[in-house]
Amino acid sequence: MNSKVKKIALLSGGGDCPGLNAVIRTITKIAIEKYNWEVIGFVYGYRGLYNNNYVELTVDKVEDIYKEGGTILYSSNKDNLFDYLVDDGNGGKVRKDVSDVGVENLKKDGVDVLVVLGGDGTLTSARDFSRKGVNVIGVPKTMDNDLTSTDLTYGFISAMSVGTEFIDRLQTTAKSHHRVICCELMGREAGWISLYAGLAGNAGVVLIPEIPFTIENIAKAVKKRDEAGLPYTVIAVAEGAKYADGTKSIGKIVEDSPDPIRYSGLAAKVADDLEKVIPNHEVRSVNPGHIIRGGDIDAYDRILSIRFGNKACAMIDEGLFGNVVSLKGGNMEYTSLEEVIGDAKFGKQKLVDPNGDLVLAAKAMGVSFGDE
Ligand SMILES: Nc1ncnc2c1ncn2[C@@H]1O[C@H](COP(=O)(O)OP(=O)(O)OP(=O)(O)O)[C@@H](O)[C@H]1O
Ligand SMILES: O=P(O)(O)OC[C@H]1O[C@](O)(CO)[C@@H](O)[C@@H]1O
Ligand SMILES: [Mg+2]
Repeated sequence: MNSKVKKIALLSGGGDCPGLNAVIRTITKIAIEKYNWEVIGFVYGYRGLYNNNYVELTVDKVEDIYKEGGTILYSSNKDNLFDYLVDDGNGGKVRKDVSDVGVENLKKDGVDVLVVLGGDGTLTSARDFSRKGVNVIGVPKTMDNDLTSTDLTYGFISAMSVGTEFIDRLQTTAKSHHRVICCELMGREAGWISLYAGLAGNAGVVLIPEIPFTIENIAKAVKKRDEAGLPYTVIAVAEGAKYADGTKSIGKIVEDSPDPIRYSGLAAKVADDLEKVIPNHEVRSVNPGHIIRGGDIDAYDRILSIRFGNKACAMIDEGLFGNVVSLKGGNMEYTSLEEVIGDAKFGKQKLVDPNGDLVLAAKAMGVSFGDE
């Protein structure tokens, strides 16, 4: 053991996903049992850091959360301490950089290292705290799998598995009624969940943000399946996919979120538009929404959570601050926050390559992406 670290603090930010609790558990257990570090957790993400609202983490508190989805530290996808809504003193609100309050709270609490569990948004703030001199370690989470520099994020496999089950279940009912059923899956600007769940569940059409589509091309794919003796089609629709003319389906604008767009409703729109051009089929849609990120942690994500948490502890011990744990080619490594996030206001995103092997394999097997 190398470090002079005595106390570490964890926080989770962004949308919850299965795996957060298992990482919190791994880090807490290893920190206490191997390194003898004290562990606290700020609650509700960066808001907890601002309000100095934290809980002590002990082995007995985390022992049973190895498979529990969500996060016992709670989470927020709104609070950016570098651009925070505070009272203006006249009954209104004003945006202010209050990050110094977070830095002061860490000093006051005697925290040597801040471990941040989050996606591109949460890690953007982590980069900025690192630039202010805070010892930060990032542990990349997101069911969207859209983070650069790591092959996988925990949460993705669990969400993708639930998405696959949805598509599987839709297959039997679509087949029985010769229907076309569009199933919307989360993922923001990235198509990973829809691509993987769609292909794992044998969807005939997969619509992802990286490959714009037309209704005419989808209709062509449905007709081709009809002619091949498959008069039913399940369509995996990524919430952030777009028509070739750029049309997207925005469900909600969350004004006080740094990334305010929430996609929703695309599967319903595609179903409506498609039914007009294929009157021989009833076209339906479902949107499981947050269901795919709720529930238990998949077995593989439990293992990833042990590997990510263990690597985070080793990095703390070695003083490798300003870095994010990364899984690369099967090995646990690390990448600098500056590289993972880049210099942008919003972090870089890892998107599906429209010419990548999986898309090309799917096309070779007759799956349509609505682009041809
Ligand atoms: N550009 C940014 N600069 C600083 N902080 C940010 C930025 N974008 C988001 N954040 C902060 O990061 C946290 C979560 O952001 P976001 O909603 O982007 O989730 P995420 O961490 O990317 O996870 P996921 O995408 O899986 O939900 C919030 O506290 C938010 O205020
Ligand atoms: O929890 P909210 O605010 O509805 O955010 C939903 C978004 O969060 C994610 O679940 C994770 O980033 C996205 O796939 C989805 O678009
Ligand atoms: Mg994100």
